[in-house]
Amino acid sequence: MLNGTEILTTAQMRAIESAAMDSGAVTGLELMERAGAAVVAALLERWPDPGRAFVLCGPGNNGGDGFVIARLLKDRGTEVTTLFLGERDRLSPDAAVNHDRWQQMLGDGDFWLPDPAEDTDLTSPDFEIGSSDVVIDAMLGTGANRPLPSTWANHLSDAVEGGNPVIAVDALSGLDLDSGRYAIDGRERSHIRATLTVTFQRAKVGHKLEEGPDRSGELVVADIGLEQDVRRHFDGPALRHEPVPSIRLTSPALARPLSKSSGHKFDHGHALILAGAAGRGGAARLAARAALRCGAGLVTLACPRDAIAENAASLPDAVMLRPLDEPDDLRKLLADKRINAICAGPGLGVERAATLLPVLAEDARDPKPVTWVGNQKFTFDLPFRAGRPTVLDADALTAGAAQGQAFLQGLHVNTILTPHEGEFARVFPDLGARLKQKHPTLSTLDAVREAADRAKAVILLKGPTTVISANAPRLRGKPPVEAWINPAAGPDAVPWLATAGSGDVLAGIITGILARGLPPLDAAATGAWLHAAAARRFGPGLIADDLPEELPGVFRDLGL
Ligand SMILES: NC(=O)C1=CN([C@@H]2O[C@H](COP(=O)(O)OP(=O)(O)OC[C@H]3O[C@@H](n4cnc5c(N)ncnc54)[C@H](OP(=O)(O)O)[C@@H]3O)[C@@H](O)[C@H]2O)[C@H](O)CC1
Ligand SMILES: [K+]
Repeated sequence: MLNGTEILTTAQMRAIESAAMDSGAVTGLELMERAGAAVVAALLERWPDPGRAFVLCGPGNNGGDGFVIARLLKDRGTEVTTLFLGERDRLSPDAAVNHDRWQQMLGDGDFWLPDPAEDTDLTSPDFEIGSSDVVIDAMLGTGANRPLPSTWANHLSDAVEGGNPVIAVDALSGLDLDSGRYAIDGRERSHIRATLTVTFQRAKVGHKLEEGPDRSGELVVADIGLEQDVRRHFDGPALRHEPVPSIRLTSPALARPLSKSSGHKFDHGHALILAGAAGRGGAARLAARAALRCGAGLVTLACPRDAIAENAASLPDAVMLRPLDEPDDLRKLLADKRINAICAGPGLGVERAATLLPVLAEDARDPKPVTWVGNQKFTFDLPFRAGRPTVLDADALTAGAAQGQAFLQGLHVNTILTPHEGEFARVFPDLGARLKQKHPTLSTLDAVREAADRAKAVILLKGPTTVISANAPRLRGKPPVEAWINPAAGPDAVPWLATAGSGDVLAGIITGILARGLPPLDAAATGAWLHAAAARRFGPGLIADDLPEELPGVFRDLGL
């Protein structure tokens, strides 16, 4: 079984669809019919007897799906009004066939509003959107390539304001299915959202990122018979040793390797948390508790000598305390090779972080694997640096951003950066600026992938939806994962997680998991999932201190 659900970019969906058609197994017309039928089935499950339906049909194949839906609804007795926002002669052959079939079957009760001028009056009682039981948005799907015209947005706006359910075909029109950004011409209209979105074969990245979860409403993923083609897309090239990396949604299955079988405490690793000055130790203590709750065998918190008493007073006895005043103290601590995970940032203080980061950087090496052929020893250089698994968060990121390129050069494949949006923009200013633009869009996924590539490290961008990507050597025998998305927005929202100290706990959770020996990308994804799961389990009223204490319950629920 796969860990997590694959989701697709629009380019992948197009490639899968055309591979299916090229194989001769299915025609575009058949796919369009299945897509339309899937939308009608999902619609009727929720609104069993719609008397009137209003179908907005766009200029591409999304509109083609709309014509199929109009026909199928009329077949079962619904009165249908269609508004066609394109030109017959510019339709694809498949959409044109369905356009014509619908035109031919129009009956007395149905209305046909082709090519409306901008000022078309839709308020005549005969075809008012407001008098429809359901409004189907088949204006734009995966082919949307610019903001939604404001006149088109008006139709959605009318439907939402009239309280009509909006059923989006593949996507709420205006939603970019690669970035999850919602773009319309003219003024923002935050109230526009679908009640139900029916997408095909797999959710798309844009359903899960940024505004996607909120704008899409309930998301149904309908099987239109392309399962084998999806598998062939990912696994087929594996036969040529080039498996295609996937983008996946986190899932509880990720936490399975954390099950504790018997073993010495060192089998579960030794995490080192770097803490800051007296009076500022709360964040590092939260991280230490979280690491311990994730099953790290040992957790050491290193702080200035004059902060030891304070930390001792408010940490579990299981956490060991060590003095760390000078960078050299860190060098001495790191001489203990049993320390196999480090957390630097929460409550560390920017100045202190700036002096400790170079020590962490010098701890990393260019790895030289050794191979024996007979009795001859060969070493070779690998094109990456490796070091002890390290989480850099908060003050370490701010200090790192000020050090610029020197900071990035000190990172290695086992480093995990866990910035929020502001910290991300500090470390990668150009990407941060591009993320702010509505159009043209750079998705958070693209930004994180680019950042991981530059840093040659794992990047975890925190937000309502967390995006994680790595630039790491592929592990033999494992299906490559390019990025993980941990959705905690829309229906999956965990609003209580936006609380002071919550990020410190996440850094500690990931450090604890690293100490347990999970590879960095898996550790980051698992940590993001556990963090949201703990918050969800606790519910309203959550404060960051509750999160580590909730983890045992999450593990119990998983049967670990
Ligand atoms: N994925 C599948 O297996 C199936 C998908 N189907 C459906 O098809 C759409 C994708 O169809 P496509 O034709 O590629 O794209 P769209 O219909 O989404 O849109 C393309 C047309 O829209 C114009 N366009 C794009 N953006 C805008 C905009 N902001 N405003 C106005 N017009 C826009 C674009 O025009 P150009 O001027 O750019 O040429 C195109 O005319 C998918 O989402 C599914 O619903 C199949 O039916 C079944 C299988
Ligand atoms: K649509």
